[in-house]
Amino acid sequence: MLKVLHHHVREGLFEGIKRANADEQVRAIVIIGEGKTFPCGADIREFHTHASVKEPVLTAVGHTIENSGKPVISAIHGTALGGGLEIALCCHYRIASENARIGFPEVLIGLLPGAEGTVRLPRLSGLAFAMDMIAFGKQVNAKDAFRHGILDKLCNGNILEEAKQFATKVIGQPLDSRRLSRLDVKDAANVDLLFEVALAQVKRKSRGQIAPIYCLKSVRNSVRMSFDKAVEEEQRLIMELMTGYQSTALQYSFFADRSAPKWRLPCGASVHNTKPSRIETAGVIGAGTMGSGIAVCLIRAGVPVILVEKNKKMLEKAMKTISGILDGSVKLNRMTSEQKEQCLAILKGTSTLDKLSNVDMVIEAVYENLELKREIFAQLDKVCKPSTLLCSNTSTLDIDKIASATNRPDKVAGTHFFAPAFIMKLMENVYGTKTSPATVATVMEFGRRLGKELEATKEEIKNIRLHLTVTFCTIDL
Ligand SMILES: CCCCCCCC/C=C\C/C=C/C(=O)SCCNC(=O)CCNC(=O)[C@H](O)C(C)(C)COP(=O)(O)OP(=O)(O)OC[C@H]1O[C@@H](n2cnc3c(N)ncnc32)[C@H](O)[C@@H]1OP(=O)(O)O
Repeated sequence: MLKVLHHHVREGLFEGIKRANADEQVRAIVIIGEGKTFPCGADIREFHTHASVKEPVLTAVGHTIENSGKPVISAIHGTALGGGLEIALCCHYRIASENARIGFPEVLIGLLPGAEGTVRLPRLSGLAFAMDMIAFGKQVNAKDAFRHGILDKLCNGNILEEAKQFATKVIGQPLDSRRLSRLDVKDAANVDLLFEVALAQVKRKSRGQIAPIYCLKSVRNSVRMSFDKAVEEEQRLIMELMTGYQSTALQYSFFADRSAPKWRLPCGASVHNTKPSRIETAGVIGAGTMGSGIAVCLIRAGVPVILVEKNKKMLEKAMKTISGILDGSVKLNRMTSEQKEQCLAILKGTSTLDKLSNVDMVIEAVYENLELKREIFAQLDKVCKPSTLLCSNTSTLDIDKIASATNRPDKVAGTHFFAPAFIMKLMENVYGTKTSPATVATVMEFGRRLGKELEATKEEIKNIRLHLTVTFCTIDL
């Protein structure tokens, strides 16, 4: 695990600063991360546990640092992110290795830098840069950070040695002007204009997300309010975000993204010992909203699709809808017109299942009716080649009951997309009692290829969908 600010790390830092301040021999203090990096933030796993609020909380550690009568220098290598950067901002000086990076990625997990980061950074870097870093979660390299006044020195040698040398030069210098809480915000006069510009950008880029807006509001408060009042408001905003569903989902997604490549089943099969098959062609059954959306996902990933819809009018409509969705992507510069044409060239519509005889995978997306699905799966079992995986987009029905309509339950799985399937990254891949590890490996790999982020841990099953055997999931709001 990367260095994160668990309770015991905060405690160690807090005690260390207090001890150094009490020790007459100590004339300056250097904070440096052991190993590969400076802290990359608070421990996200600790949120919603007692440890996250156990003293000393991050702000208390920060205050002890900033109020120290001896100069405190943060020596940053690797990444100083989130709470790690907030600690650095409480130091009187910041130096960093040239290849270090800093940032506030909290917004990406639905939060804001709630240990006074939204109030301190604007005092150092100015509003525009702070808004950009905080509301968009942008990480910046050490050179940019230096240019914007966040760092006092760039180092290209041994960071600890350089920090010690730096410390000897600043011993005895006045510290008040180095305490960010005592400074005014740079470019404060432009706050309203900068806020409006950034808000428009946020609304465009992060539609529907609350955290980026709260980030901007909190940065704006750093100008409109006293330091203490702005901090109080920051606390209120982060608590609101922390208890909201968006941050819960995004934090889930953070871990899901990381555990998906490491999936493992209770039988011992895992990503390491199970080879996926390559899906070259696929069939999608049902040309409603879900089926059309799924078809878009597949053709965008270069997988030729046969879309089956027995109602010919609906099929025609779906083909137009799909073309319209791709036009939207062209308009948004997410693909070129040529790419759109390439996508459409690998999409075929048909009204009969027998056209699926040669595909490697079928994703059924008809409405939620067990008997209908069982009927379709029984037919698919007869029509498709023996190696074809038969998947259902069902959100609620039992995969085992669908699989038992076939003679290949080992090749039946759930591949549950979320509407609109071509936007939402959430995908639950569900296996039944007879689904083989090879099928799981293949649908996991297929989901990855579609740009979906997936997850396969037993623990998460309870969180998402108790009635399913396993879920693999993430969300992009
Ligand atoms: C009612 C509750 C009240 C709570 C009050 C709390 C108030 C606190 C308020 C604010 C203070 C500050 C908040 C924060 O700091 S939030 C966290 C901000 N930081 C991040 O979001 C960083 C997230 N991490 C990353 O971006 C990357 O991990 C990376 C760039 C640091 C490194 O990338 P890479 O080398 O690719 O490694 P991995 O991503 O694979 O990560 C390795 C390993 O480490 C785990 N991990 C990483 N960061 C964290 C973290 N912040 N907390 C917990 N765990 C983390 C990651 O999950 C991987 O674990 P593994 O899969 O088990 O190996």
